[in-house]
Amino acid sequence: MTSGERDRKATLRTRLRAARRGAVLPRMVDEVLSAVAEFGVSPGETVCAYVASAVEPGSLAMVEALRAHGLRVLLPVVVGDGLDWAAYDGRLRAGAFGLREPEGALLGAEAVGSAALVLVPALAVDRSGVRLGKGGGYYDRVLRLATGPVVAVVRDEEFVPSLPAEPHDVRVDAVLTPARGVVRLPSL
Ligand SMILES: Nc1nc2c(c(=O)[nH]1)N(C=O)[C@@H](CNc1ccc(C(=O)N[C@@H](CCC(=O)O)C(=O)O)cc1)CN2
Ligand SMILES: Nc1ncnc2c1ncn2[C@@H]1O[C@H](COP(=O)(O)OP(=O)(O)OP(=O)(O)O)[C@@H](O)[C@H]1O
Repeated sequence: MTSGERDRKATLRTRLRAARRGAVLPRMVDEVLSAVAEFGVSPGETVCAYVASAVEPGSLAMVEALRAHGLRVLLPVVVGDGLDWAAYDGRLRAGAFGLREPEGALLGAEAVGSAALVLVPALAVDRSGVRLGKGGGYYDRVLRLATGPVVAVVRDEEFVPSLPAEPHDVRVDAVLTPARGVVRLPSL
């Protein structure tokens, strides 16, 4: 059964990646600030975010907006087959998978537990909170350590009724899209 789910995920990833090419990708600046307000996160608190690639919703401006709001922003750093975190201090360097990563000291995977809000990239999210990522399993492994709400950032078309799920998939608490803003999950 799991191999069937895995095949369906792979097919969906191909389709979702193709749809992103040539699409207008939202920068998500105002949207993340609305998520910060919605979850009652205050200046001085920590949030986890990500540096969007050229084919992901989000932007460096999104990360800067969080910092300008007075939040401590942790960004992911790929270390082996896991995710570590470093605080964003305005400096980025080239990292794994063509992504930009923060230059600061590594804080350990469990630093995700210090975040009052965890913003994660996704290719799609469904109404029950199942998140489809790029297939590396990086977030599935680290999100078990999160204590704050986990919010996946996608385009409106990528918030879908149903996705294949495997036992290790960690459900997200909400989805954030340009048109709908924060939608808490599960939702009907
Ligand atoms: N912006 C961003 N940062 C992130 C992730 C992400 O999805 N997006 N990650 C999520 O886990 C982690 C890194 N893991 C990743 C796993 C696979 C791919 C990937 O498949 N990327 C390209 C292929 C790049 C290549 O050829 O090497 C792709 O999307 O086709 C990217 C990141 C942590 N940081
Ligand atoms: N908690 C876990 N422990 C061990 N292996 C895991 C765990 N979670 C995921 N994996 C492995 O990672 C592989 C990819 O998982 P999955 O398809 O859910 O990735 P994804 O959520 O799309 O990717 P990402 O989290 O990087 O965005 C799985 O086939 C599984 O073997």
